[in-house]
Amino acid sequence: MAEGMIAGMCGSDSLQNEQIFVTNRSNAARLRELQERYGLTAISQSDVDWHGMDVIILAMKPKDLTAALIELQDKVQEQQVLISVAAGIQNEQIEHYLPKNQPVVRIMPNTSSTIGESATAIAPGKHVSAEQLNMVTELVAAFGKAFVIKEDQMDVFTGMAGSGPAYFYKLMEHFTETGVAAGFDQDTASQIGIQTMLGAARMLVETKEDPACLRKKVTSPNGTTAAGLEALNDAGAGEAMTKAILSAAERSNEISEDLKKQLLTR
Ligand SMILES: NC(=O)C1=CN([C@@H]2O[C@H](COP(=O)(O)OP(=O)(O)OC[C@H]3O[C@@H](n4cnc5c(N)ncnc54)[C@H](O)[C@@H]3O)[C@@H](O)[C@H]2O)C=CC1
Ligand SMILES: O=C(O)[C@@H]1CCC=N1
Repeated sequence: MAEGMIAGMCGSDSLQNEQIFVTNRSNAARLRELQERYGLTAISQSDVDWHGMDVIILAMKPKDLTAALIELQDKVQEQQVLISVAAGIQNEQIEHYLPKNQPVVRIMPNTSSTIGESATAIAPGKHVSAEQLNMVTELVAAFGKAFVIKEDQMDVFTGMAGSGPAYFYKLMEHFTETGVAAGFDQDTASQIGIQTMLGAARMLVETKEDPACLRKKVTSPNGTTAAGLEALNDAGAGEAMTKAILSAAERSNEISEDLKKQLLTR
């Protein structure tokens, strides 16, 4: 996810690549690779000048976040904004490990940030000023569309947009497999699927019509689409999408509940 955000930020005009510093725990080869690929500054953790950063983005797995916060506790500056991308970890849980009043913002990007097309949620913690929220919103807009939401909407946003690209990729896998089974070669079947999905998405963006209205325009009475939609309906496709979003949201909630239990048992 970190590289996805880096690629989006480096591809946008709103930031200079030299303004971006990247570090990791110990993988020097990976840092060299990122520096060469994006022209940013990649440095080992012991060499980071933490004081010089306006914003620190934490992009490790939820299970590694606590250790990282403990490491940062005595390095962060009062006005630095800490951004976490960790699914399921609440602002309050992050603030718990940091100096009093530290500004913390939780965001939920998706991997389409790589091409500047993420749908990213932003939920500010309680010590974030309006100016800091604006700054984070601008930063996030460098890799896609930003949505400032309430923190209690974060689990469902994660189910919709954080995990969302995977649902569409999964659908595309089935779409392509079906084309291949019917006789197209892999590449042709894949291109048919990509163009169909891209065209449908761009129709939504450019015509601004709602999906039900566009769907009806494709569907001739007693025609092919009606037969296809009936099969989708019979197979429970709509219900499956709702279940996918809600299951991912539930998992996001579980992650924060697990952390709460760990904190209580300490
Ligand atoms: N993969 C996705 O589509 C999305 C992921 N996220 C969130 O992004 C975070 C990262 O996910 P992925 O990129 O998929 O995982 P990943 O495992 O590919 O990357 C995490 C990286 O963090 C590094 N790391 C761990 N502790 C560190 C520390 N103390 N300092 C520096 N680096 C450290 C690990 O070595 C690893 O390279 C997770 O919290 C996840 O919930 C959020 C939105 C979408
Ligand atoms: O699967 C995950 O947990 C992460 C968070 C959202 C997308 N990927």
